[in-house]
Amino acid sequence: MGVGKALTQKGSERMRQFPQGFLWGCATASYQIEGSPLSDGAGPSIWHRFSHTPGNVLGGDTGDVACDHYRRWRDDVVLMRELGIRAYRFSIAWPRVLPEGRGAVNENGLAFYGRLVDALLEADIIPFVTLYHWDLPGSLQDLGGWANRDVAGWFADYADVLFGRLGDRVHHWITLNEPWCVAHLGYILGQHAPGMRDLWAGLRAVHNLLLAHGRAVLAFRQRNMPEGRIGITLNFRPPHPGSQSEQDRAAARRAHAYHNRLFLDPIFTGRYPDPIVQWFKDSWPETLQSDQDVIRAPIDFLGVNYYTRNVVVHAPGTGLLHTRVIRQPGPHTAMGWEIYPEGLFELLLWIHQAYGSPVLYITENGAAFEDRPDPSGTVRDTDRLDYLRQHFVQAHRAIQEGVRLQGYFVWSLMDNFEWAHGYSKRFGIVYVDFGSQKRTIKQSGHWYCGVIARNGLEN
Ligand SMILES: CO[C@H](O)c1c[n+]2c([nH]1)[C@H](O)[C@@H](O)[C@H](O)[C@H]2CO
Repeated sequence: MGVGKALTQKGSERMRQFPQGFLWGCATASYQIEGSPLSDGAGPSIWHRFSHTPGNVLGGDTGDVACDHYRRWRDDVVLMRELGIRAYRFSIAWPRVLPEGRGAVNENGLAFYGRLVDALLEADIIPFVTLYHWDLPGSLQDLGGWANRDVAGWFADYADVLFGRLGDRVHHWITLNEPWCVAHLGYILGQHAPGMRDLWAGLRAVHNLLLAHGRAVLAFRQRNMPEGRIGITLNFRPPHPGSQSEQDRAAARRAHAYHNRLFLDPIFTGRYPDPIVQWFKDSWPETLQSDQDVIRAPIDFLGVNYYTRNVVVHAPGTGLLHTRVIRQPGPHTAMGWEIYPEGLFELLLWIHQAYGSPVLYITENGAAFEDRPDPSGTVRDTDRLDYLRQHFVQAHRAIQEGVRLQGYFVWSLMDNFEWAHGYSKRFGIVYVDFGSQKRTIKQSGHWYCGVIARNGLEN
């Protein structure tokens, strides 16, 4: 599509028009919004255990209540309809469906998600289901969790239960959310559940996560659901060298290979990035060629999570990769992440050009800011509105360059449990008063509603 067609002149405004049928949505995750983690037969997840272990989460916060979505889901679907979103990305809690992670199905858990899907379809909202957004059943972690190669079969069996029970109504499936975070934060750094600090386990988790993804894709194909589409969501942080010195450029290449290519390359090329295999040397797991064939089972789309970039310098002996991130001047979010919208365009173009022009969805993009209602109860989060507008402009640029971007999910629908930060960081376009559970659409949410209605951006 030529630029001319996308920048339509409408009255005095210049519009950045998105393609017809572009899926504007919002995203959430089970442990972050649902609450009631053990209700109706659900088993404990590793995040239930991790958040209940003192010292792991700021302020001792847990997901015991969160946004109480497990009980308020009907009202939350009404809220989504008020926002006018066309699609909703949410995750299913594995321990609600299989309390032990494998074996007996908990019909109450399945029924909750079936009711939610039916309500979304009734509201003309397309469900995008993430099969795994970090809440592994605790009983599987007792067997080694993602560091145990058997997890690939356990995950594929869990996924197949859902394909069978919801596949008639859910046609967009995401196997894993950010396997990089699962392995790096959960098994190597210990900042996330299960809180391990074990490079050997973490690198095996990398491989087993990919194997689990591939096994689930193959199980999905076996189901032969022609309307169905399946993909994976990966997180990306485009790294820029802090200087043009060869050392800093090499540091940026290492960060790029570890942060952005570690999962992308095996899925799209069947090979791990050589710099990473060499960097980790004998800590790197033995991998079978037959594994690579499973891992690279073709997917229908790639989910891209983008928030910011990293400016990286060589730092001997520092961290896993002997690199350090240099804070940049200019605006940052409440997470301390630089606001760098151009990075989204750079990222989308790189994936498009380097990995065969896959269908893409931005499955997460958003920002945390210190939101609070004014005396009238209005939440004027102009900084978030501006963050989103700037990033939508970059997404539009990418589409103009031919990137097959087909949807955009803002993180997040509502303020929620931000992992080790607890409830201290608000990403929602809807404000949640966690005391009363009152939801208030923020200024950014009202603005987003207009973007969706116009399917475009006014200048
Ligand atoms: C570190 O940036 C990652 O791409 C990333 C950011 N985020 C995520 N991944 C997770 O998928 C969400 O559950 C978080 O709530 C969200 C906000 O922190």
